[in-house]
Amino acid sequence: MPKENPIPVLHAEGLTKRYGRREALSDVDLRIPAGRVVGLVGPNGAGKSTLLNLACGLLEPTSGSLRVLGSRPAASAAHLARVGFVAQNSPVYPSFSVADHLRLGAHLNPSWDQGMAGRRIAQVGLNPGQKAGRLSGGQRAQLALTIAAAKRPELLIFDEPAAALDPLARQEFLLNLMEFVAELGASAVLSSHLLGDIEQVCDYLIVLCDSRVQIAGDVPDLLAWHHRLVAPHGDLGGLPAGVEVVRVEQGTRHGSAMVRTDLPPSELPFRVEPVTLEELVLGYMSRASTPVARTGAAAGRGAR
Ligand SMILES: Nc1ncnc2c1ncn2[C@@H]1O[C@H](COP(=O)(O)OP(=O)(O)OP(=O)(O)O)[C@@H](O)[C@H]1O
Repeated sequence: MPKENPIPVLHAEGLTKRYGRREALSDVDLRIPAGRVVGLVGPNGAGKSTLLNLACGLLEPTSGSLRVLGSRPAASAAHLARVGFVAQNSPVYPSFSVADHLRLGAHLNPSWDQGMAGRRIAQVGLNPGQKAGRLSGGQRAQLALTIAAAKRPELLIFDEPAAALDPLARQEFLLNLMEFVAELGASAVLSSHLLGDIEQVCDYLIVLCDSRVQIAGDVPDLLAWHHRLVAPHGDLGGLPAGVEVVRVEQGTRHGSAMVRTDLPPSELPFRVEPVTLEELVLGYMSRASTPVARTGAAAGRGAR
């Protein structure tokens, strides 16, 4: 098994970003290991774009620190070449043709892979002579992904990459993204509201709500640590120490609680069911909007 790169792709400590009096990121600590496809999810206004723009050096932190691939974001031209970024709505130069974009990419990036760029443009059926301003939203997204990947970056960052795509184009885009990550041996971070997409391609998850990280970690670990406890008559009292309640739902005949714990399911009371990634995300999002009482030794522990 290849040894994991010890330098995290993204390392934030006490990262805070304010726009005037509005705090968009509050004291964020994150350490994302290399080689992951990271899903960044959270409600509108949570701070996702702010985090991604900080990672690309388009914004400066108000306080705290952020390192990307071991350096300050956009520390140098060489560092910029190691990061591919596709901003929300895949901006392009409208009066430049597809081929112009590739020429510009080749001119600006020392490790540009023209073979890959050309292959991919042909594969997704883009006409090299077409002006980028006349491409559809989905075609623009494909062009932007091609440019980001042909830089052969170590880290690809996407802000809601698939939002403008129809279901088929989105499926293709996600498959291409996975291929690129595998082919380049790269890491990727993508923000999205589409939990199905996140579930399909991401192996690391960050839930950001209200400017704070609610939970972050490798998806298999997160799924192993979270369970749904279902109690008849909704009586969910008497949980053992070390069980943190994330979300409670009361039905007429049953009550259920999504909990986080290191304890094995056999040591938990009530009926124990697994949770899906989507349920996990929704659990943390709803907790952030309506905090519930927590139980046991894990209460108050930063879920990172
Ligand atoms: N340039 C800016 N000036 C002032 N406030 C801003 C600016 N950019 C973002 N904000 C505020 O910071 C907060 C976080 O915004 P951000 O765009 O990072 O959220 P987001 O999670 O990406 O949202 P969405 O899912 O809607 O794209 C929001 O309250 C937003 O209004």
